[in-house]
Amino acid sequence: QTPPKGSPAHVQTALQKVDGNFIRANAAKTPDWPSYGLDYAETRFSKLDQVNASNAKDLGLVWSYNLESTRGVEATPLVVDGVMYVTASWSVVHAIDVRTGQKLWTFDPQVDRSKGFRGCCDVVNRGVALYQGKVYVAAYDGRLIALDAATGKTVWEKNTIEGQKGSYTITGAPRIVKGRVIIGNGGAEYGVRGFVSAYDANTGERKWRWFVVPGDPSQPFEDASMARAAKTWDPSAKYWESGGGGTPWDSFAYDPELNLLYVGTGNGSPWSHKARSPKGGDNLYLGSVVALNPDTGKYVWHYQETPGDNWDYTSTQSMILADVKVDGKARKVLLHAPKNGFFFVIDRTNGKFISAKNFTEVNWATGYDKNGRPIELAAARDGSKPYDAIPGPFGAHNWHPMSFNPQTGLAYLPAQHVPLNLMDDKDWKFNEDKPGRPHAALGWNTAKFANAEAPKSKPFGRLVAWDPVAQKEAWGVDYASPWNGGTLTTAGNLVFQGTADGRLVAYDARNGTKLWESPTGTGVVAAPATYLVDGKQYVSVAVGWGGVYGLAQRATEKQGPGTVYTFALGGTAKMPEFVQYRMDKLVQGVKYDPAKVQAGTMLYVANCVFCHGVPGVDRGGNIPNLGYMDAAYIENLDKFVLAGPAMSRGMPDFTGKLSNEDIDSIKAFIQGTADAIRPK
Ligand SMILES: O=C(O)c1cc(C(=O)O)c2c(n1)C(=O)C(=O)c1cc(C(=O)O)[nH]c1-2
Ligand SMILES: [Ca+2]
Repeated sequence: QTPPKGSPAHVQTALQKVDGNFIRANAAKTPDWPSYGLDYAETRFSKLDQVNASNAKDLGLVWSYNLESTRGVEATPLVVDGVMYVTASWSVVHAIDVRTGQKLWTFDPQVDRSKGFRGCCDVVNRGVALYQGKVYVAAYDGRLIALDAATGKTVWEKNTIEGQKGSYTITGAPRIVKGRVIIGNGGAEYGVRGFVSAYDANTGERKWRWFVVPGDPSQPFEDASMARAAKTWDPSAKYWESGGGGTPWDSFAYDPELNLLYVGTGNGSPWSHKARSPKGGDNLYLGSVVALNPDTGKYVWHYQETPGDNWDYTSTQSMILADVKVDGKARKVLLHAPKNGFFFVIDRTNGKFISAKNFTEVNWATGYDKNGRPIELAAARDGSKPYDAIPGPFGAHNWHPMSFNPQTGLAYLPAQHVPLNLMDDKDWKFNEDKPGRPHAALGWNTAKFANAEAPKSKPFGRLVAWDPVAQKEAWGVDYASPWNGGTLTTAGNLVFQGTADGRLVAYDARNGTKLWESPTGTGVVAAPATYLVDGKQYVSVAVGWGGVYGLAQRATEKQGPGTVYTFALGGTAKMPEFVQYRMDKLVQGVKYDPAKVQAGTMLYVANCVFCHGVPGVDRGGNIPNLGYMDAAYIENLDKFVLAGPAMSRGMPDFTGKLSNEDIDSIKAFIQGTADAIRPK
């Protein structure tokens, strides 16, 4: 007797099978999508071809599912035998029956909503991992939680940041390698020491932890890799007090034959190299790809893409393991397009540099020498004057997943241009909250000023189809907005990508011809997934505008809720009604003292700007712009800022941080800016 599909007994049987062998076997034909990047190589290349370049035009909606969230949705849905697991903002897990589009269960880890500010970049989550009947979610507040796949009930829970000091979070999807749950933490904008940990999937027991940067050199180093790294840091500024950074907050890949786990590491903490390590140095292992032994967590090799990071150039972007021919020789390589704007091909057996070429405009280096060191432009590191960092901290490519299609030999990545003007803050002191310092009141420690001068160029996005062997673009598609979704590519010669302007598009993987598109209501940042259920191919994407760029900016006039859309050939379901974005007129009539505008500007930078944007200039993302609010809100700003009603939606409590006089100054800045830009 087989249990009915979607029943707890069916889910239990279907999910019990998922383990390392299952993930490896699935890679041959990819009927299911059992791991974040589809397979251990993180290719996001599906071998399914029922949906292909000749029939993609017949795709239609099968169902949509309301994730009941209003913030960013970054998850790739995992699907095994018609059971989907996907996460929404605040790390809420949804189990959905693909056959009906109905909810099986949800799990809310109850992250304290008033602590949203403890992560830099929206209260997002990139998805779950599956193993032997369990679902693993890493919650925003640092807890790693194992759930029963059939019921959503907690099996075990571990606090991954227990005993560590600083503002740590988790946004990434766990991966399961050899029965261990691998997870990294974020927090390098605040001042933390990055690390990656492995937990026994069955018991939750911690098996190993590898730190990305060294700790206090007067204490014993954890291992030889830390002793070696410490030689590349200048201890005079006590980097261990502000943590040093390097947080591996997103990407991993695993090569079972080589028995290597690849980790993409993050930026320096603080961002300014001079503040962190005044005499210079490469500051290992920031901005690197590091190979670890997955059994022990021991360092094997590294390749550093951004030595002495000075621009928030993380190397946490998706890494893809591919086998390609370079100069006629078959090579096992790792493909990587980190924030710094260069596309890297490295030998994944030993970490040796093969080649790098910029995939978009960059102004910090002209290229890489044959040893794999960047040839830098001095102005980029100078820091004494306002300087447009290109790429800026938003990255030439951020976490939005890349895919690689071995049939076309092309990698597909959402590239972008988002300039930010940076200058060193020479007086920076760790955790000193001073007006004018970017988000200093919320715990940020960048030792940089942002946009002291307005950037000279405008942001844009571009889907880039990159030939990693020739190191050049094969084709590309321009978008008016940056922050477009991750990609999926298939044996049907397709590339699927969601866009910031609210569409899911299918392109011909060979030449970029647009074959099909569907509206998605709001902007898409996550990557789609494809899979078979009862022999039929589906394409699903989780939609919810957000992530760091999406907090204060947007490219649609439509708004949430977070929604999963599932498409198939011949689908005829109706799209849900899209909600008009709510934005009032430019604020008018709030009484203020013009003498307070300057003080208000500095307070706004230290408390408000990265979430709410510049009043009246930006237009709001998943958080409203204060220049486009009804005057009553701004007049009563204290009621919102001091333990206000929006705390249940992620607004911090500024009690004790902002006085009533400070709030008056912020009001003056908001109304003053609105008045200054109002068309005469
Ligand atoms: O340094 C870090 O620890 C850290 C963490 C995260 C994160 O966990 O989301 C981001 C970043 N940095 C970051 O630099 C960044 O651009 C970024 C974008 C996003 C996002 O989800 O949209 N997260 C993060
Ligand atoms: Ca960062």
